[in-house]
Amino acid sequence: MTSVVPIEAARPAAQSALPRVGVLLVNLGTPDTANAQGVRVYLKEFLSDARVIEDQGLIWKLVLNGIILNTRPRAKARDYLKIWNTEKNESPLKTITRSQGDKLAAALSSHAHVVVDWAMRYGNPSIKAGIDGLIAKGCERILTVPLYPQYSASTSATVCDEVFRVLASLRNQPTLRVTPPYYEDEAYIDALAISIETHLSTLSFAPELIVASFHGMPKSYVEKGDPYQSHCIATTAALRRRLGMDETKLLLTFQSRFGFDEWLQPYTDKTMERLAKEGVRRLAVVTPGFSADCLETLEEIAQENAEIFTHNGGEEFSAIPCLNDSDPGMDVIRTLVLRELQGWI
Ligand SMILES: C=CC1=C(C)c2cc3[nH]c(cc4nc(cc5[nH]c(cc1n2)c(C)c5CCC(=O)O)C(CCC(=O)O)=C4C)c(C)c3C=C
Ligand SMILES: [Fe+2]
Ligand SMILES: [Fe+2]
Repeated sequence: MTSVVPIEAARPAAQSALPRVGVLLVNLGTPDTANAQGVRVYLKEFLSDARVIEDQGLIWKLVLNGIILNTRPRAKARDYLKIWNTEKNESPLKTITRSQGDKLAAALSSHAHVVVDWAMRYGNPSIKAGIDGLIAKGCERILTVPLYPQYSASTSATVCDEVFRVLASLRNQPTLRVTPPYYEDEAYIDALAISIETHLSTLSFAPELIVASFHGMPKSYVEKGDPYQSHCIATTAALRRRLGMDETKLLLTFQSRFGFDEWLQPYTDKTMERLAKEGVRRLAVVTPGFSADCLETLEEIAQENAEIFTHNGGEEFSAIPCLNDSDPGMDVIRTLVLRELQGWI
């Protein structure tokens, strides 16, 4: 007679009560090295994604391979070098995302069957390595956490695409959950407000106004139905309410324009120039759409846009750090993850 081993008995003792759960934090990605070759590899993967550049036709392929990948990597490598974490020899985005993973793991340590890891959508550590690692540790369930407060197809959806691609090759798939966008979640708005107030209290000047600068995207993507712009507007409106500021004191702008198409407006760089020319002398910029400081905040905002502002007559400029692995920042990630793990822990 064949003996049937109960499923519970097949699992290691410590897991017997609940199936093991993996939590995978995912951010955008970044080059492995701050040189032209590293940036080229990264940009090729990134800009070949049809969620990022939707028209991947022959003209784009010629432009990408013939022009962009021959010119941009050298220029961007210089920018990456300005912000590079030389101690760890990696970009700040990687250092901060790892720390967010470590701190989340510590916060969830009372749940012995939960394993936390982190990954990058482009570059390393890859989503495939993250999922393979969690499965190897016995995770039967995986919660994917795209670290984007505002949803966009070019960020959140492409994380899911990649997760599904990895799962597509598996016979025995883990059960999957994905955290939703959290653009007006109370924990997130509270954390932003606390981090802004804390930072302002350290400054030797009082900003006349604050600019909330979000990563931009082509206007056509929004016209085709991407909710990203409306999520940025909702975040800014909630933050205004929380801070008691109106739209003249907390402005909304979009940065990081790429290519020749029209992107979401108002543009951050043009706004810096306009405000300085109109007589604003003291300014702070917050970047609520980035959950970790990266090239777009540390170089583009804190250096390039600071320079645009002062060059046009501004006097004091301060870039407010992203939520990163700060206590308020970790409160947001922990709240989000615990909410979505309900029933699994
Ligand atoms: C059409 C191109 C791009 C879209 C759409 C886009 C959306 C988007 N991006 C982020 C977050 C980040 N982007 C970062 C860098 C970056 N973004 C683009 C292009 C688009 N982004 C490029 C080409 C680059 C690389 C740098 C450059 O060559 O200019 C980063 C920083 C990564 C790092 O290494 O530090 C982040 C983060 C969001 C939230 C977003 C949503 C609309
Ligand atoms: Fe981007
Ligand atoms: Fe940029």
